[in-house]
Amino acid sequence: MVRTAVAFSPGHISGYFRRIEGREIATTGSIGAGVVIDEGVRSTVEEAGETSVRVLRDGCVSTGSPPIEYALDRIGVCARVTTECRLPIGAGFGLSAAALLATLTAANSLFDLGLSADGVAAAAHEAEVVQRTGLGDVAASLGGGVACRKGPGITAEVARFYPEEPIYAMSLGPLPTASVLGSAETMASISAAYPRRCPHNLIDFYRLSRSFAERSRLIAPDVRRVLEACDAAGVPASMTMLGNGVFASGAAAEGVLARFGEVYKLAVARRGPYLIEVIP
Ligand SMILES: Nc1ncnc2c1ncn2[C@@H]1O[C@H](COP(=O)(O)OP(=O)(O)OP(=O)(O)O)[C@@H](O)[C@H]1O
Ligand SMILES: CC(C)(CO)[C@@H](O)C(=O)[O-]
Repeated sequence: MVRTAVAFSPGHISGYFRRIEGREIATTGSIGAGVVIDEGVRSTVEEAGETSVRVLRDGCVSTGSPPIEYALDRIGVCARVTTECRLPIGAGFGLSAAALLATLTAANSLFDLGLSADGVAAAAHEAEVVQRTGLGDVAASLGGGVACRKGPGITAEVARFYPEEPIYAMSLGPLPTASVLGSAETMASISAAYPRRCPHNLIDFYRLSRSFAERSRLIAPDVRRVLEACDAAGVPASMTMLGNGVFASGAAAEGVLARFGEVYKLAVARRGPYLIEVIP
């Protein structure tokens, strides 16, 4: 019987962010605010002679994950990894960070690496920055709530509050993170659009996120149509960063979003990554 460990990490919908370029990877990342969600990635890690990654979603299987392969190599282990998620990949749900945190949490236990929670987070953050799959998602997903990151990396202060209201989200397609982070022009409008403060409550979070989305010029025409329908119904809503999708709250949110595609009803997460089991 092959030893196996299973862990879970919540995902993260970024509402607004600004890239911070540090001298080192540990101090490179982003500031900004987003909501940590109860949906994320479950990762099953088994001992193996060489590393392989299977990604399961919606009954489909794909193979390979550059950030996970990079991270396992950096911590010096080989493993057979299977990740499972319900939300779409590349759509602004922070699933690369969740996949990294779940996989490294499981691998740390399976291989008795003795990494602290910060050690696991630092390895996940490094993979995100180097592979250009994220900037602030790891720091956010280390805990629950609506999370406002006051500095880059995993050791900076994060202010969190925990609304009870559900968050409704929908996706119209992917927006590969690397394509946005790699464009100097887009990153300049993102930087200028940054709202420069943390949200006071959930409504304020929507207000700041929406003003950022508008000013960053990231809103594609089909995303704009959904946001306009939300506005007409008085539903607070903004764009999932970075994905062609919308998140919204309030009584009418689910009905409005459902006119445009599949709606995911999410709860605000109460905690960050955790080990589910180790099978000896
Ligand atoms: N569930 C997953 N399991 C394994 N690897 C993943 C998973 N989700 C994302 N990745 C890896 O991260 C890469 C980049 O994903 P990307 O950053 O575009 O998506 P995301 O993290 O879902 O979205 P975003 O960062 O925009 O919120 C993917 O090509 C894949 O290699
Ligand atoms: C860059 C980003 C918007 C997408 O992954 C996120 O990591 C963030 O908020 O830094």
